[in-house]
Amino acid sequence: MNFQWYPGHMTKARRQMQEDMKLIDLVIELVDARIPLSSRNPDIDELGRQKARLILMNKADLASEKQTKRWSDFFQNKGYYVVRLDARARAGMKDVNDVIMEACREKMERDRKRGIKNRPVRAMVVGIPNVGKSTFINTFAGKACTKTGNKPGVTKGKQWIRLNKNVELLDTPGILWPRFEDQRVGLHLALIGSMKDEILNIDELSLELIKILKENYPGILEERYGAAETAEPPEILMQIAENRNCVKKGNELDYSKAASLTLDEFRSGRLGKITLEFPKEPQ
Ligand SMILES: Nc1nc2c(ncn2[C@@H]2O[C@H](COP(=O)(O)OP(=O)(O)OP(=O)(O)O)[C@@H](O)[C@H]2O)c(=O)[nH]1
Repeated sequence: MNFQWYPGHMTKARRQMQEDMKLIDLVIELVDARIPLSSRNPDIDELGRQKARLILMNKADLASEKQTKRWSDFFQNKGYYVVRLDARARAGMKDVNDVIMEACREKMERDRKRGIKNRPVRAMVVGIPNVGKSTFINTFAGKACTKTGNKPGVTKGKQWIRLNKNVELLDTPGILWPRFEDQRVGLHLALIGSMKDEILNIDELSLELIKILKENYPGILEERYGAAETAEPPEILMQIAENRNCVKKGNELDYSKAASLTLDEFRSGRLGKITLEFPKEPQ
């Protein structure tokens, strides 16, 4: 039997977003620049049709610059406005503002022709849990008007935040759920740390990471861990355990420790700027 597990709170959140969509002109969708496809839910295309669309490639500080550029082109070719971003820094916010104004110009022009003056453009932030929605709203609005945290689901309350005389932002972001049913999506979300590690097999996860690194980022495992990249992932993990002195009592190699270390270093960016997904066009 093939059925979809879709708990009540997700259905409720989706319905809420459907309602909120009626109030807005522009959808600001955050994706994780390291996994631009897995961190999206295609439902948003249905929910946000006929709205101006902006994709913020967030956590770009952790992603490969080359791949972020390729993804930006990919999304732009599909008709989205795109800005790369580190939501914690104020630096990229001017670009966001400029693009919001550009995305809304058409609507303001339409209003003007109809004799409606100075009606602010209304926008809403959407994205999957932990993608940086609250951080973005806080930084962009310039004050702590929504709670942020690194646990999914901390965002509560609802009101409009006036960003400037032209733009208002709904303070409550819309939450979409990723497509768990796709295994690759689950894997990539787990790799970036968007799932509880307790329910994951860390050793397996690190082997998947090593495989992606070996195939797409030649030199990185050798440089950081002194591992021979011609080896298979389990052998590489063993070399990491050896070279990083991951041992248990009795001097036995501790693979789980090496696995956690590798994942931590990837997630924190210490391993470098790494994107896990690539657009289909040639590199
Ligand atoms: N490196 C990096 N970390 C970020 C960035 N934006 C947000 N974060 C971190 O990501 C974590 C999640 O950010 P939140 O703003 O709470 O994410 P959210 O989408 O509101 O999460 P929910 O409330 O679960 O829906 C926090 O630890 C942030 O500090 C970014 O651009 N770069």
